[in-house]
Amino acid sequence: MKLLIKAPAKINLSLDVLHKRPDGYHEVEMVMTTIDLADRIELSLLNRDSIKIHSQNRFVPDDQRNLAYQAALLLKERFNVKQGVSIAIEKTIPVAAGLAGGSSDAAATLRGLNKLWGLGLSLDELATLGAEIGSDVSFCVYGGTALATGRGEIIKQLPAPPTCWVVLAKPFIGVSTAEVYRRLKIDGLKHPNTSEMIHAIQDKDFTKVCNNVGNVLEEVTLGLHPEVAQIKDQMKRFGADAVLMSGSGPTVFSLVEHDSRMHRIYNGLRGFCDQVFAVRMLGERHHLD
Ligand SMILES: C[C@](O)(CO)[C@H](O)COP(=O)(O)OP(=O)(O)OC[C@H]1O[C@@H](n2ccc(N)nc2=O)[C@H](O)[C@@H]1O
Ligand SMILES: Nc1ncnc2c1ncn2[C@@H]1O[C@H](COP(=O)(O)OP(=O)(O)OP(=O)(O)O)[C@@H](O)[C@H]1O
Repeated sequence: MKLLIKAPAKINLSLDVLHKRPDGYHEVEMVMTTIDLADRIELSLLNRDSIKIHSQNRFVPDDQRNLAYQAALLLKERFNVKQGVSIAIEKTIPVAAGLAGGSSDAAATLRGLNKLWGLGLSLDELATLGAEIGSDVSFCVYGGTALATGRGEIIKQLPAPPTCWVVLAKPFIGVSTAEVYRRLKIDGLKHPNTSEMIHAIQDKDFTKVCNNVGNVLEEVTLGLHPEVAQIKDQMKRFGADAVLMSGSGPTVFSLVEHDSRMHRIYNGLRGFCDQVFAVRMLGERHHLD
């Protein structure tokens, strides 16, 4: 039996860090939304009791380091599943880019194997399991738009943001999330206004969404990689309505209302960056599977 599932990327419309916790993680407040840029995961049940990963992308590990492998192993061990699975990952989401590619692959594997292995788990149960794999996995289990708190695993659903284009540009570098959090200086942070962002989304007020984007990790990654600031400047010059780094970076996205400006930014950044995409937000949860 086979199942093909979409694993969409996320962007952080806002990302705030409140404090560092005794367990070493940071307490966060993030508004996240899924975008129409997705990996494709093909799950095929195996007769032998093993987990196999296949990916053409040389940056994606094909062993237990792969988050999709960890998702399958978690379900197998927790629910005593004796059947094996082959997981083929067709990668579109840039790797180590701040777009939760690995987390979304893990979440899609949880959703898919729940069906294939007939486990009957709810999305809430899958999200709780996902938190054991990584902080972004719970959000990716649901998709759509949400406020994520705790270390990222406490999810409160939000309505879809106002319609616009998202132009993403990834420079020729990868970023370690752990290193960015390690270098973050909590004192003196310029905090985004999370509740204003939530109101802007609820009111479907595009201008207000643009005025409230903010990410406290941006300054750290910008300090490490000046090319991220250059991309931000270029997007602004080409007429983006809002520009922000996603997650721990290095991908920068712009929100754009008008098609002509979307084309200008997309064409202006191509050639200058490793990868550039122009996509829509998915907004709602029901776009998954
Ligand atoms: C930057 C974001 O992508 C924003 O969506 C997430 O906060 C990171 O999510 P993630 O990649 O799933 O993160 P994890 O795999 O759980 O953690 C990677 C490392 O980032 C740091 N980390 C992560 C999340 C968090 N709230 N506080 C942290 O300090 C920890 O050092 C951890 O060892
Ligand atoms: N399925 C996967 N796809 C991509 N990378 C994976 C996967 N599983 C494990 N990894 C490892 O995870 C690292 C981070 O990759 P990923 O693309 O998930 O980062 P990210 O987009 O920055 O994540 P986040 O936004 O959640 O911090 C990679 O360098 C890679 O070694």
